[in-house]
Amino acid sequence: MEAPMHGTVHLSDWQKSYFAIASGTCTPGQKADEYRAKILRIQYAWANSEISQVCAANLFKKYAEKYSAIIDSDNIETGLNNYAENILTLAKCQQNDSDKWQSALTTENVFGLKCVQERIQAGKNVQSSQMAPADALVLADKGVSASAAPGLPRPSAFSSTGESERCASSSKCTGRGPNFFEHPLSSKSLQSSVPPVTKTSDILPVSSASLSEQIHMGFQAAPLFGNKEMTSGASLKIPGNCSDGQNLSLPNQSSVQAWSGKRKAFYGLTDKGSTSTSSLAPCQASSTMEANSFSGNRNGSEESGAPGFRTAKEQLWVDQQKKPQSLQQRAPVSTYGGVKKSLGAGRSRGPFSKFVPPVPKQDGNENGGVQCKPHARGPTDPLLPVDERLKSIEPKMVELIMHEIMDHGPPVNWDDIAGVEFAKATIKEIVVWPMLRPDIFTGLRGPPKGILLFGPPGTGKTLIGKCIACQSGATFFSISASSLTSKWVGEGEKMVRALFAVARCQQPAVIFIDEIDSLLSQRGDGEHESSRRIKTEFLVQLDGATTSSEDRILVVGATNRPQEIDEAARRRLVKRLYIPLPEASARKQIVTRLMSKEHNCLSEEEIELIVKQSDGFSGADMTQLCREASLGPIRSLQSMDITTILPEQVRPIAFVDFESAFGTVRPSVSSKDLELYETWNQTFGCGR
Ligand SMILES: Nc1ncnc2c1ncn2[C@@H]1O[C@H](COP(=O)(O)OP(=O)(O)OP(=O)(O)O)[C@@H](O)[C@H]1O
Repeated sequence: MEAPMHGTVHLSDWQKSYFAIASGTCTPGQKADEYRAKILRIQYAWANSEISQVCAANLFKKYAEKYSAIIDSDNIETGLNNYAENILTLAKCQQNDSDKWQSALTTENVFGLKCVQERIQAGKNVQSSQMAPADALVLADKGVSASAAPGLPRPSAFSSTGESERCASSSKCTGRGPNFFEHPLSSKSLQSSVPPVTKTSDILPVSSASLSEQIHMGFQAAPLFGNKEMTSGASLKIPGNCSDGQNLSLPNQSSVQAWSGKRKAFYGLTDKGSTSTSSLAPCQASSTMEANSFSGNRNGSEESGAPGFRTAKEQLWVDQQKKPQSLQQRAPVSTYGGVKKSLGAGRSRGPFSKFVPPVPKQDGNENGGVQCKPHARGPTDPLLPVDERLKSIEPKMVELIMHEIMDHGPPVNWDDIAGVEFAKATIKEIVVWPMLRPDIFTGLRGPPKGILLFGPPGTGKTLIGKCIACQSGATFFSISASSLTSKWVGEGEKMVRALFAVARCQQPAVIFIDEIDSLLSQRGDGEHESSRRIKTEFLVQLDGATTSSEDRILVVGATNRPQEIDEAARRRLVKRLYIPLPEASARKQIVTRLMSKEHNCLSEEEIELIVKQSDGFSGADMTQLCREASLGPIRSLQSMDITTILPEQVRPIAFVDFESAFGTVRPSVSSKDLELYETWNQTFGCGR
């Protein structure tokens, strides 16, 4: 699309209005916050076509020069780098030295942060600002948000002299693209169901964490996922323009360049990066704004420590908790850290759960290096209002999908799945590699759009589905088909449509449908009308995903009753892989892995005995066996008062505990069922 020319606001105006932090009494921390706010503001203005790319680049340059001390600072309290390290590393799944992923984000962690506590305190003492009144005035005057300037009450981020009015009155704002507030996901739609929340919080992320996120969204180059790159230099690069000498980048050019490429693609910028022509199409510009608004919400929830204030997202979550029938079922955490299905297979997350950074990890490798993609890339973000694909979808459904069906749990590696080597190898080859390298896997090598995992319950089908998503850098949507028919009576059909629409916006995406047989069972006289409609919709969507070569959506169906899937559906799930009960080596792997995390005194021979004795157990049965055995040491403390026992008094798990566990844990799959799977595999399966 030919990009329009923008840039009616001159640099000098901007400088005057937004740039000077006049007071010398601002602390470096306040300046750092101010800096973040400015970056965001420029980004908005640019995205909203209020200023040109050239103007944005110039502003950045000036600003970076002015505050380079803060940008570069590693000062534990104030440096922008340090800030990023603290909040962002907490907020993501961090890869540690042992190559294991773990989410460091807990409410306690975040609230334990000094800077967060300061903000909470600042919220409490809005009157007694941490900032000198003069500075507060200066900042407020410039439209700096409360949280960007700690200690200030939260004003409209687009303050009285600031952008909100400018925006409201600006023909550009109202005239171009979809209205910011009219998007289904916009603050307005949320506000309709929540108590008034200032638009500030919904539109402009006022927290520093949000701002940090915004920075990444728009102008930063350092990956968010965890590492030194962030701390070694906050790099700012304006795509296009910066290539001709206005690169504000500080150290770490490589990461800058990596992201810069994406950024260019995002905005459709040419490599030449013409200084006179902004390639930012209006719709894309609006998208940026929307994306910003939303990520603001996300972060707002993580940092809204100020009493009485609740972001729209938090409020929505609270509302959801109140609904008896709704989304509040919380299921037990599985051994591998995943949360078992609640709404279908959805893993719920509350407002304080994992922060979703806007920039994907760039350099993932296949094992352990790739993180489940928890967010969108650029314009495919479903939060963007311009996306036509979401226009006909009810906002509440999109919200539901984002919260309940889109999986935000910890990543899964191939090593986490014991056994099923054939299935794993096949999936890597036909699905993961093509998703990672669509440029090589074209034509006949293109990935299938639908695969079916079938086999006894508890053999790791869900784990595999999630692993596919994680290892291919895709967004994982997990839903139980039966919930479509039972939970959302009358809505299932819409839900299917919404699910695919959101997935299309979150490509590459993996849609995992557990119990797919209940959705795609053979048509019969007794079939309920609504079930028929859901099924038809599903097949239509699946066909859509299949025929659109550009869509990178993989549907992974899982079932324990493959024989019930009708022919039409079976044909569409081209690769049908049998996920059998774990063999001895896999069972050993499960026991060894689980026991390695516990205090135990099992010898190698004893583990072999356990493996032998557990023939016919599924992966889930093995896990249950280990859980049961782990209670043995506690049970043997019968005579003691549980409330006063010291951890050291609990003896290690021993073989005897497994012996008694075998008394209560039995295999959950019958040999008759196994025969059925074997037969079906031989007839329709693609495995051995
Ligand atoms: N191959 C395996 N390796 C390691 N753990 C496994 C394996 N299979 C199952 N488990 C354990 O069992 C739990 C349940 O596995 P999962 O939900 O993936 O099974 P499933 O095949 O999808 O079951 P269902 O058909 O009942 O939905 C996992 O969280 C894990 O703890």
